[in-house]
Amino acid sequence: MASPFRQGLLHFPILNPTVSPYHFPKQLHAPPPDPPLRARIYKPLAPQLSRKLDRQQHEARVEHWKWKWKRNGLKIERGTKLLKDLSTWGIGGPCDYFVQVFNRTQLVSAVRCGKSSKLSKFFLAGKLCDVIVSFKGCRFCQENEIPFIIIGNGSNCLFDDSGFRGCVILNRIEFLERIEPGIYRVGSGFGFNRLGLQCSNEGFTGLEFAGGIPGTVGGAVYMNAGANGQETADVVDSVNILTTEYKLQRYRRNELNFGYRYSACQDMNDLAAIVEATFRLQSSGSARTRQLEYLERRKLSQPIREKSAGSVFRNPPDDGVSAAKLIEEAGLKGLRVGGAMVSKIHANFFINAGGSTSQDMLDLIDLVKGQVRRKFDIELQEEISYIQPCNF
Ligand SMILES: NC(=O)C1=CN([C@@H]2O[C@H](COP(=O)(O)OP(=O)(O)OC[C@H]3O[C@@H](n4cnc5c(N)ncnc54)[C@H](OP(=O)(O)O)[C@@H]3O)[C@@H](O)[C@H]2O)C=CC1
Ligand SMILES: C=C(O[C@H]1[C@H](O)[C@@H](CO)O[C@H](OP(=O)(O)OP(=O)(O)OC[C@H]2O[C@@H](n3ccc(=O)[nH]c3=O)[C@H](O)[C@@H]2O)[C@@H]1NC(C)=O)C(=O)O
Repeated sequence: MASPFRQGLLHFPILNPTVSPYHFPKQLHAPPPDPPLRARIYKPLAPQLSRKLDRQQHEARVEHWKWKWKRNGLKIERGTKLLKDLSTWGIGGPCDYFVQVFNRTQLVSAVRCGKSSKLSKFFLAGKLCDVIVSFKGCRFCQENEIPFIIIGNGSNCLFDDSGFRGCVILNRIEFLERIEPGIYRVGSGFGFNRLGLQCSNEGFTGLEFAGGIPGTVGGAVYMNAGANGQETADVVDSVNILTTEYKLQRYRRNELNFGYRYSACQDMNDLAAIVEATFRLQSSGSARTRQLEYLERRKLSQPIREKSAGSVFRNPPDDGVSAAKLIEEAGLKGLRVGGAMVSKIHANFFINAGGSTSQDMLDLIDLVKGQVRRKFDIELQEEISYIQPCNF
């Protein structure tokens, strides 16, 4: 069964053969009304915790978390972080909780369901409260049943204007270690662009295409990012993931079942986050030159100065047909819904041309799919992920 803790993110059901891959489910357009705040946050964990908390207790508990999180070097932002600031599309309302993690320990703290915890009575703000105390670290998402998502650079996400009723964990695990010449162990929050530039500069081939890609290493592994005939899977040696049971597991490349924009991570029910990846590259004298050519081509063919999320649709499986070509031939370049527009430079890039709402973008995606379907009888499949505001 899928973990309840990663329920906030709705992936387009491309890989599930039992669901039609070709439609945005209707409810995406009309998200369910938010449940009351307390119900959201204090979904009872166990009978002992199920008594209702009044506003004062609620605030006291939040204060308690803040204290713990400060001690662990983490800072929770509550209700203030706007997702539009975390997304390259510049779209999205506030999330209930926001936290940045800079290392593995902090990541574990953010998602863990502390086994070292015990139930205690605590006096907070003059009131007796039930709290779970963990002395080895603080815990947030799981013990409080708050759904969470992990994001890297938000370059492949469409957030909703009403935000996200859970915790957004921003991955800033950014280390890079050179194990041997051509072998790099990299934190999943490390910039994919930066990694690509570094490897090519150091004379190794395989990640030239990563130059100019705005995502993180975690996002690139998760999606098996690719361009110019290269893809992430070609150079991945192994990947370490954190499970929802907060165990670290190592997967070798052949266990990750990579495909076009696919890795087995997308179907792991117990995946909490990709923590780090090891890449194995071959030496090459021409890597940097090739990369500069790719970067130049990208500058000319993509709207790199606009707010976009890269390609909105995957290329159809038939060789030689590209989503961009189909959209252009359907005469849809420049098509606009509110502030969302099909780029005039690259038809598979939809840009926030100013004040686009998430609904504008969803409507534009729907419209383009419909037109391409009518004209070519081809169903385009989304590459981007839409994050549902609330799923419980
Ligand atoms: N070729 C190009 O020009 C472009 C390519 N891209 C690609 O899109 C991807 C986006 O990367 P990025 O901006 O960092 O991702 P995002 O922050 O946009 O996250 C997208 C989704 O990827 C998953 N994800 C990201 N990081 C992790 C992690 N550490 N562990 C587990 N899952 C993770 C999350 O899914 P969940 O919530 O299920 O965990 C998340 O919702 C990259 O592959 C990037 O290369 C993007 C734009 C342009
Ligand atoms: C941008 C992304 O990755 C990109 C990656 O940068 C490029 C370059 O290798 O190749 C893929 O795009 P793409 O298939 O659209 O590649 P392009 O070379 O730009 O275009 C393919 C074909 O479409 C035509 N084309 C392109 C743009 C356009 O507006 N109209 C058009 O007709 C081009 O002439 C070309 O014949 C990746 N997209 C996908 C979905 O696979 C991304 O993943 O977000």
